[in-house]
Amino acid sequence: MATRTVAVVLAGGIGARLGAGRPKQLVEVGGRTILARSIAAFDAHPGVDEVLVVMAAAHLREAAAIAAPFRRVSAVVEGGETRTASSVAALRRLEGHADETRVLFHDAARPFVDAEVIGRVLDALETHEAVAVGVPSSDTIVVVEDGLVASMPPRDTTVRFQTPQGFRLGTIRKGYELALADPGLRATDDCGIVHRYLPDVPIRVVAGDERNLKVTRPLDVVIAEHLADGKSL
Ligand SMILES: Nc1ccn([C@@H]2O[C@H](COP(=O)(O)OP(=O)(O)OP(=O)(O)O)[C@@H](O)[C@H]2O)c(=O)n1
Ligand SMILES: C[C@](O)(CO)[C@H](O)COP(=O)(O)O
Repeated sequence: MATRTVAVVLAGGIGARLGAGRPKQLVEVGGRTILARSIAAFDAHPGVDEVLVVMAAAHLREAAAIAAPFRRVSAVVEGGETRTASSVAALRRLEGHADETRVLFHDAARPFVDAEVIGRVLDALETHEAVAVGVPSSDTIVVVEDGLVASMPPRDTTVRFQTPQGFRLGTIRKGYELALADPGLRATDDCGIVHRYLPDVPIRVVAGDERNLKVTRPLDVVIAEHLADGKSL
C-alpha cells in the first residue's frame, strides 16, 4: 500500500494574544474563517490523503461545521491545554497508522500556507525524517539570559520557523514518547521535540513564505485582511 500523508491542523488554542473573544481560528478574514482557509490548503493539496483537525473542547461543534465541506477531513478531535498536548492528541488518533506515514503539523493560525510550501515539505520528507519551514529574519536574533545578551548567532545562520513541520510518523511518535517521560518538558513546536529528544535525527529546513504568517496579535489581522484581498506584502 502506498505511504499515506496526514495533515494535522492544530486549532486547539484560545487566541489570548489576539483577544477576539473567541479562538482566533474562528475569526473571518476576507469573509472566510482562518480555520477554513488552513484546512482548505491541505484538503486541496494533491500530496495529502487525510486532514485531521484538533480543536478546543468548547468549540468542537463549530470546528466540525467548518470542516464538514472538506472531503479529506477524517475527524475533528479534542485538543489539550497546550500546543504540545494538542499534537499528542493527534498522534493518539493516528495510532493505527504505519510508522512510515508522513505527518504534517500545521498551525491553524497560519491561513495563507500555500501548495508550494506544503510541496517543499513533502519533497524533503522523501530524504529526511523531520522537516521544518523557515524564513530569513530581517532582525538580528539574540539569546538573552537574565536581561543580558548571552549569545548572538550570525544572522545568516538563523531563520524564523513556520509550519507545516513534517515527519515520518514513527519518528515523531518516538520523540513524543521520550518527551512525555520528561517532567521538564517544554516545547513551542514539534521540531523542538525531535531536536531535543532525538538529537541524532537531522531536521531539514526548507524555504517558507512571508505570507505564511501566524495570526497572533491584532496587527496580524490587518495584514491577513490585506493578503485575503489578494494584495502582496
Ligand atoms: N492548546 C493548544 C494551543 C495552541 N494550539 C494551536 O497551535 C497553533 C499555534 O498556537 P498559538 O498561535 O499560540 O495559538 P493560541 O494558543 O490560540 O494563541 P495564544 O497563545 O495567544 O492564546 C494555533 O493554531 C493554535 O490553535 C493548539 O492546537 N492547542
Ligand atoms: C510552531 C510555531 O509556529 C513555529 O514558529 C511557533 O513555535 C508556535 O508558537 P505559539 O506560541 O504556539 O504561537
